[in-house]
Amino acid sequence: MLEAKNLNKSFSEKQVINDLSFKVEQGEIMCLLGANGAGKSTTLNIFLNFLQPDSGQALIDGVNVHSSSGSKEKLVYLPEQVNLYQEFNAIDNLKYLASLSGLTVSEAQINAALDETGLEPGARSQSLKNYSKGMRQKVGIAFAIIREAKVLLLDEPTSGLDPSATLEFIRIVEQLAKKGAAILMVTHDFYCAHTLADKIGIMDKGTLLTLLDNKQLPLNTLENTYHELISGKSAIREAS
Ligand SMILES: Nc1ncnc2c1ncn2[C@@H]1O[C@H](COP(=O)(O)OP(=O)(O)OP(=O)(O)O)[C@@H](O)[C@H]1O
Repeated sequence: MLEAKNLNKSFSEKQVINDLSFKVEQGEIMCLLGANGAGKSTTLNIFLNFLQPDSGQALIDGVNVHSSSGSKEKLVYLPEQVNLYQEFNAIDNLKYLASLSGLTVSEAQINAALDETGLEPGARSQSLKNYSKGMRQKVGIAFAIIREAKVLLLDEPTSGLDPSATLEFIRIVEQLAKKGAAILMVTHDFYCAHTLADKIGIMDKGTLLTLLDNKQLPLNTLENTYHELISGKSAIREAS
């Protein structure tokens, strides 16, 4: 389980995270929406231990990631651009990544993980320099599968993906949640958030303005709520 407990963070006097609290249970998907500069990536960076909060706690399974007993084991981060070794193929990249995590995996295990992502078998032996963004993401997701990620942090994973690749990505992430991962995704993509999330947080200027239960929420209500909260205006225009 992933939990932010009263997190605060400032950069030279400017408060960019303001008393942020939320929980993501195992098997649950939470999306964070918010304008540029709202503090979404900073939140992920605190969980990744790239940044230290000024106060509050970032907990994984109840353990503060910034404490001496904090561990990033079972946590997988998928950045917007999955940067792997361009000259290696998918299988060699995954073997190498697994070895960095102290795992020895067979080619059969790697292929099984890549099967789950739907990466074409013919592409797996090609170097990543020929891959599209969607294909690279499949390799990143395959790593989460190999690592048996309990917590997955995703930073704008669908930006630049075409609609079919977005839908494919959504289906793969759903499978990871069904296997019990707690998933926190930062996105600007209403469609993706609405299709995927159990709950959606809307952030502005470091503050979580609302946490919506997405299960019964129509997409236009989500869009209107977002625009009303962020800019004070409804997204739906009056017919002229
Ligand atoms: N290392 C840093 N030093 C100083 N300011 C920073 C640093 N990292 C982030 N900020 C500032 O913190 C605020 C929040 O940034 P953050 O990247 O978390 O926003 P975001 O919601 O992820 O935005 P975007 O949607 O554009 O990615 C911004 O004002 C940003 O300029």
